[in-house]
Amino acid sequence: MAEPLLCVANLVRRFGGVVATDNLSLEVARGELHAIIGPNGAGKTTLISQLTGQLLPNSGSITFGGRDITRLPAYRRSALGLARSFQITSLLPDFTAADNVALAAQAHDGHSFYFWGNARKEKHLRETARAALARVGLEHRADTVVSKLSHGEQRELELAVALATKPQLLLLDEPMAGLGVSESARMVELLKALRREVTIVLVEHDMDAVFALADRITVLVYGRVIASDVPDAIRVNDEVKRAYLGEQHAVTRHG
Ligand SMILES: Nc1ncnc2c1ncn2[C@@H]1O[C@H](COP(=O)(O)OP(=O)(O)OP(=O)(O)O)[C@@H](O)[C@H]1O
Repeated sequence: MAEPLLCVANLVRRFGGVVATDNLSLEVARGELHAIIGPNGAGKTTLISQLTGQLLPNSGSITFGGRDITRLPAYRRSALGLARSFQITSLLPDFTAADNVALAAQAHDGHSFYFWGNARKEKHLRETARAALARVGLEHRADTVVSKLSHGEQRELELAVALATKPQLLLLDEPMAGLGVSESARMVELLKALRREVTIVLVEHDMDAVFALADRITVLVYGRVIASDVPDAIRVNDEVKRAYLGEQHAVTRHG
């Protein structure tokens, strides 16, 4: 089997007496969309924060592209091709959609905001921004300021901002949160297209979206992996059904 893009081994993270990540091991293959699900407080966001470097584990290791990144600061991980979107991204509300993406591309190139005046005119940044906006279907909103975009469009823009850094692995933390039915459907279609281009780890409570998108699903409960398998196996896994996919979480089948 090819070497996984991401390998998490025996990761532990405690907050006082709470073990938010409990000896967690996980592999993400190149090209897959790997969903992470679990009840509130299962440790999903804590795991993502350790993958990006916002939070350091107490023990265990994280390997990305064959390299041990466990103690690497967030900006170095970003330079290696790890990008996070949602829940933490702050768009600049008075800037246009294109400016927001160009800024992200510029920051990733290693320049400071100080040079933004020049960067705004820089052709390759403009082109990177246009290309990223086109990938999320927002090219027609390039010159619109963020505060005038709908909530769903802002979510799509956040995705474009992450894509502008040309990630190898995209970490998405609840991209459907707060979206209406039609906006969610658009986001699912968008992620279906993107998954062909970039490896994705998706944390999401919307089970319809998860089962429509995932190649594999890892289920966390109290910081522990209780199952990691293809969607059809997760759907019928008794422990998963007991712990999470109970009656209140009706799981529908998507073609
Ligand atoms: N900064 C923190 N300080 C103390 N405890 C924390 C902190 N962050 C998370 N926790 C605890 O760690 C556990 C896991 O939380 P986490 O937010 O990672 O879960 P989650 O699966 O993302 O939940 P949700 O689905 O509600 O977003 C919870 O018990 C939470 O209270």
